[in-house]
Amino acid sequence: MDEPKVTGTKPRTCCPRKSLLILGFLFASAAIALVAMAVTQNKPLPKNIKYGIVLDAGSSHTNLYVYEWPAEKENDTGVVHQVEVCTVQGSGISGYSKDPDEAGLSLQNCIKRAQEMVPEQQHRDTPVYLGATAGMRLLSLQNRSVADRVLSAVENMLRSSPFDFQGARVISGQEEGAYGWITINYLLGNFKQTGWLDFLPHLQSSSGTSGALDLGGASTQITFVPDHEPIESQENSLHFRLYGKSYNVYTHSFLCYGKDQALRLKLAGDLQSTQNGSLLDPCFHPGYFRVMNTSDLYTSPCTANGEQQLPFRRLHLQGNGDYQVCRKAIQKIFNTSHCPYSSCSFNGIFLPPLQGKFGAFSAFYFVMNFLNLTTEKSPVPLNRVTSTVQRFCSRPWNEVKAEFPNIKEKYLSEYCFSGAYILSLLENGYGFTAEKWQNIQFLGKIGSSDAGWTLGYMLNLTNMIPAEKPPTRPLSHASYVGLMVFCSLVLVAVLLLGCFIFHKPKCLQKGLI
Ligand SMILES: Nc1ncnc2c1ncn2[C@@H]1O[C@H](COP(=O)(O)OP(=O)(O)O)[C@@H](O)[C@H]1O
Ligand SMILES: [Ca+2]
Repeated sequence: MDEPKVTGTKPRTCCPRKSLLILGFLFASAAIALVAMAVTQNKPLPKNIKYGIVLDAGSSHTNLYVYEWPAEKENDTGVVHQVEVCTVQGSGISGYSKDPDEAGLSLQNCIKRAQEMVPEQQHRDTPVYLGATAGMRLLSLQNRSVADRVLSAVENMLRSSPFDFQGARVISGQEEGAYGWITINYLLGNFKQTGWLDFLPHLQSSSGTSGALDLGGASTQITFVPDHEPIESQENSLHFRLYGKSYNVYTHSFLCYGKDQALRLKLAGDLQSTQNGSLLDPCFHPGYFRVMNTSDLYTSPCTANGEQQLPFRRLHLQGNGDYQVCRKAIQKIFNTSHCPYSSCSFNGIFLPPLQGKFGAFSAFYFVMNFLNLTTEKSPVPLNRVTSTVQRFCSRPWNEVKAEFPNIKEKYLSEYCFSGAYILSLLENGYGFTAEKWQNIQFLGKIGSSDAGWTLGYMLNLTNMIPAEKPPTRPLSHASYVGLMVFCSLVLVAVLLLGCFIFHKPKCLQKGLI
């Protein structure tokens, strides 16, 4: 018998296995190509950096700041940062009234430093600005022509530098307050309105900004956005439109209430009650002794009104480190007897209710930092700050001097007065209660940039802060490409999986493998 023939086709060789391999290979190659393309395309381009220079001609000294930012991101918020600060040796420019040309020469070293920081081919395109603050405001009040001569000396020096000179002027107290407020909010990223909060504005605090407290040697500024309160005096009211949002800002600059002039005001007041020129001063350490010419005390327009024929020419000051008495003596320089508004700070100056968080910088920070009151994460409570200052004031001068041999004697001897003055100004002057005190953060730097008015000044003069929010795409280019690659991969994977499930090659079917 014939054996039954095996009919039908030969069992299929596993050809889909080959196709699968090819498909797999193509898939892997495509995936690698996609990722490689995305990475290559998004590699950061060589940076096109721009620079700007601002000189802060303060009452006590001048600082030169160099800022840099990526050219293509000029209008973004938070992109400009400080790369250098150079402290000019000697006094502030207002201290050169006897020899104005020297004021210009004093800047030379720091200009050289800036030349090293900025690449030579960019010197011509780098703007340089000089803003003078309260020291020059006082000198202008005292002698306008001398102040003009000092300003033209620094102007000539800056014009002869290789940079693009954009002006040297005395800025107003209002500007100083406003630019300090812009600086810290720019650096803290408070003008940034990205993310979901854009669509849920009721979840943001009313202004989303921090107030600014600046303490200099000759003036002090307070600036913040009050909560829906009308700003009752025009000279304290500013309006800004930044990145598409409007801000009604309160600001005031107290000329003569920087810590150096405030000390003069206090001493000039104390002198009225001395007969022989010796003064027991509670704001200096026990054992501290200083001799001053009374005429020096009255050279400033802050104290000129009190000038009188005194029967002595020298003041012999002796410390006794009594914090409570010191606070009482300081209190006398704040006049709280009249207020033509619904509420005032002092000297009849309008102050709306304090609102939100505050960043306190410049001498507010230097003094608090010296007293070790800025190192903790959360603000140190007011009662602890008070007891720290009290304890520090009561320490004998020779003990303090021995503990801090490297700190300039002028600073060291005045930290007791300065600590007490800061507490008087914030607590009694502005009305920071123990509860509100917790909203103050003492700031030296934010990131790499010093907190102060200079950055805000430059951002404003270079038009780097747009009034309206620049139109932006929802995703950055890199995120867009990444997401596109990811979605393409998911789509391909789903397609392959679909093919695989619905057209399962026979060789993979059960029993054929
Ligand atoms: N390390 C420091 N410790 C204490 N005080 C300092 C320190 N550095 C600067 N200061 C003080 O900070 C103040 C800065 O004021 P400044 O900017 O020169 O004046 P203004 O802003 O009033 O024109 C001055 O009183 C200066 O003595
Ligand atoms: Ca200053």
